[in-house]
Amino acid sequence: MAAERIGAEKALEGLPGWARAPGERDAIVRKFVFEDFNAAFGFMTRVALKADKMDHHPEWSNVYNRVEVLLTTHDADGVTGLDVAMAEFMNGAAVGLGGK
Ligand SMILES: C[C@H](O)[C@H](O)[C@H]1CNC2=NC(N)=NC(=O)C2=N1
Repeated sequence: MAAERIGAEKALEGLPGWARAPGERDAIVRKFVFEDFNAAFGFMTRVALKADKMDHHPEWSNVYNRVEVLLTTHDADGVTGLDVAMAEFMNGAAVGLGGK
């Protein structure tokens, strides 16, 4: 059964660094900045392993030391608890790698 949609506003209540995605899509976004590419890709590697375990995958892009992320639950057509869990994991992983 798909996770229940809670919406971006509710999701953002306890998520430092995250914002509503611009436009009509019910999604949340954050830009992470690291010291260098090594740290950024280390972050992406940790998140990728977590995403595979959760079967919940980010939309993201990387340029050198920056990682831009958009989270939404495609099956629910909006933001769910899975996105909150992933955002919290990303925040923790970023801190561990000196990201901001
Ligand atoms: C079949 C598979 O479980 C689904 O397609 C999963 C995969 N990863 C996913 N990731 C995200 N972000 N949203 C989903 O709805 C989703 N669904």
